[in-house]
Amino acid sequence: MIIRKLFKFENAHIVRNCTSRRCSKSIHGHSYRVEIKLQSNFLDNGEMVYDFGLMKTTIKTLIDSFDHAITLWSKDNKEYIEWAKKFSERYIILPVNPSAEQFSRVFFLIVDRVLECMEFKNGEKDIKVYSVVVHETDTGYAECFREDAYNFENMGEIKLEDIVFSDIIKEEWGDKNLWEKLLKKEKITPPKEV
Ligand SMILES: Nc1nc2c(c(=O)[nH]1)N=C([C@H](O)[C@H](O)COP(=O)(O)OP(=O)(O)OP(=O)(O)O)CN2
Repeated sequence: MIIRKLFKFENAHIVRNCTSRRCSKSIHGHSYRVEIKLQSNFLDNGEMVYDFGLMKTTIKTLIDSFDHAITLWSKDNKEYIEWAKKFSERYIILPVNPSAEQFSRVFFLIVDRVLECMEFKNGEKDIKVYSVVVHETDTGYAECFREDAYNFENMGEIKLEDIVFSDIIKEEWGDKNLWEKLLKKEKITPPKEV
């Protein structure tokens, strides 16, 4: 069975080297909608794959980090990156160009790591990320499956270690060290109730 939870954020970017001129040469923003789809063949004690409320803890915190932020590609023009960091306290640096496709891969890998680290306290079993859909506009989206997320050869390697959240973003998290803990694959204990 697949369950799906929708998250929303507002974000600015430039996607270099694409054919759409407005997209590749001007900073612009989108009201992103991100669908996280989880899959399991089992149900927990509440007869759910995974409580939507639990998806609003760590997963939501990380996706919401992109809200009212600018997303930068680490290989973009250095002057532009420094300028954006200077004038926007909320920024994220990605090792890939911030297209809808790469956003969907980034979120797949992030949620995959969160589930790897998460403790399951209510009988949840064998929960996997099925896909991540990133809607950039009302008319265009990208959907990433596991084989896309880990298709480092053809789509570019995304190491979580290479994703940078600005200090101000991290300060908003309940646990400022959340990202470092995920990188070290430390266990995350969910709240007893949400
Ligand atoms: N495959 C992709 N194509 C484009 C992406 C992308 O991430 N993946 N991104 C862009 C731009 O960011 C652009 O802002 C969105 O382009 P577009 O869909 O053309 O946006 P519109 O709002 O103009 O769409 P309408 O359907 O005309 O309203 C470009 N392409």
